[in-house]
Amino acid sequence: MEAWFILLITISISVLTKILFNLLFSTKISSHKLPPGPPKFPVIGSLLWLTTSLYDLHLAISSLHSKFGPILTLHIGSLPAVFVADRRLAHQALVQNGAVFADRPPARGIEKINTSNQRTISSASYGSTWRFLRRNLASEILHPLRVKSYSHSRKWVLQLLKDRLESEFRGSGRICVMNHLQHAMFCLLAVMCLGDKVGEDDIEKIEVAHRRFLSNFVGFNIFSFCPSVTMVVFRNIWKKYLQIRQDQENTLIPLIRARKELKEEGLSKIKEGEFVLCYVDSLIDLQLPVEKRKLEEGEIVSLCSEFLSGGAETTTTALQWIMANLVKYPQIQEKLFRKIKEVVGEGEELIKEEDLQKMPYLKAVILEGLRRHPPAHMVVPHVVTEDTVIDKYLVPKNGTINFMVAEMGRDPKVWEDPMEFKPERFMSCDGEMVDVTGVKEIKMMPFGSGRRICPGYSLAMFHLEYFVANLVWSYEWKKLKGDEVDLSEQLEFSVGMQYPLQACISPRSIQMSTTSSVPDGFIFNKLHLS
Ligand code: HEM
Repeated sequence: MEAWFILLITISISVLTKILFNLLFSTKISSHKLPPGPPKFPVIGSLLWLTTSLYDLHLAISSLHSKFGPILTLHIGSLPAVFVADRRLAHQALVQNGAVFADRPPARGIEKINTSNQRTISSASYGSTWRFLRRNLASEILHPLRVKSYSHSRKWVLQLLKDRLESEFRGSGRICVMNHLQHAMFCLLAVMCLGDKVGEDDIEKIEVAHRRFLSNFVGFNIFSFCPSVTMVVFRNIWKKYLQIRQDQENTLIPLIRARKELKEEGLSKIKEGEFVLCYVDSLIDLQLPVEKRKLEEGEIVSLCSEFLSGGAETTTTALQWIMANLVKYPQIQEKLFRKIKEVVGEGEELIKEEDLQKMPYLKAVILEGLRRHPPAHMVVPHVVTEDTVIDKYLVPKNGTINFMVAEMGRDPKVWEDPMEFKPERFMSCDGEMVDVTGVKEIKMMPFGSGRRICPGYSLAMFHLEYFVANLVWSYEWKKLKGDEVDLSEQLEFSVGMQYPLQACISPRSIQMSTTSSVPDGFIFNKLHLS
């Protein structure tokens, strides 16, 4: 037979197969319905959802899941929003069908300004700009060798934290733990972002502007709906937002320029080996691949703001939850201290960073904290790039889909006594199999999973291990007399403690120098070191 004839037959068969497949496939998809959900009331429904606080929205969706099952639809805005509470469906979508589920919704209202028109990693559409910005963060800043180069900053921040804890405790006999954790973590991320030449005064200014934005974050949600109308109706809130953004720019831009100058002129003045690259340095010379231009200052501000909130806020929230559980359950704290002591030499004031990986119980405590109290109860909304079917339901092209992180970590079918704080569950053979990235299977997903998984997850785990280990190594943590640690939740930027942790500390070795000003009724004991 002639070669051209065989070729023609082969092409015809493959074209026909493709047409038949498409026909079958599209019939299959169009015959599927949206996941079930409450009735649709277009405008009023959307407004009701958008004016509900985000935490109440989480609670409402959780209770709707018990009525409609693990996948449901809400009509918020013009397109349906699907919510998934089942870990297997999450794996099917995010890992097995990763590319289809990796897009983000178009930015609206304040999101447009906040993200410089979707030029931040978390907001960018799935495509070359996203890939480029994400790769820059991962390879320039989150790479293990770079993370190691910030070791002296971590030491500085740990000392700052200990000084502040001790000073408050001496003054009032109690510590509002969260304020200090927040400041310490913010300082550390600010140094990683803006360089180690940035002073504490500048950090405080950035922190004030940043915290004003975060504390109004939930209220600004209203501008996601019909921004052109809501911006006029709620113009005072809109003006407040613009002022906050302006303050952020006013504090960050001079520091970005200073870094630019240092790079252009001052590098030669710095002794070799003393220069530590920061996130801003990596952004200054970056050329956007599609637009073929450098980033504007406003875009760098947005990326810094994402880095500071993504990196500091969530980690601090997780840190507070873990410390709260260690105060509430002294036997777990005691066991953790004993396990640390098996690795760290007696009399060592600080735990060596390389020793952290020799402490499996520490890791179990951190994982249990993230399972039981994930700082994000849902991920950032994803958008589906084509009509897709999961669990026999249609997820339509351009519809948003979200995943119920907290419900998966507390699913009684997967976790025994899910509301208990039991780090031991991660020490069993089974527990060691838990992979926080969910590549093989999802059991918990505090950092999301698939292509949009949090790029900072190993940095976050490392920071949590570093601070928890050192705080427990330095002090015995106790609840206030007559007080109970209340684990109720509250949503701001992340889901934190409604009643922030208050505690007493007692040094485990001679680290608090003066004992004369110790509050009455509290014994400074040198614990466990004999
Ligand atoms: C305990 C700490 C942290 C938690 C619980 C956390 C959690 C998350 C979650 C749930 C997402 C959304 C994933 C999705 O949409 O599917 C996310 C995204 C992200 N996180 Fe984190 N995160 C933490 C720390 C960090 C740190 C330390 C950084 C950077 C320094 C960071 C940077 C980001 C960025 C840039 C994204 C957007 C990723 C993308 O859209 O491609 N996060 N994080």
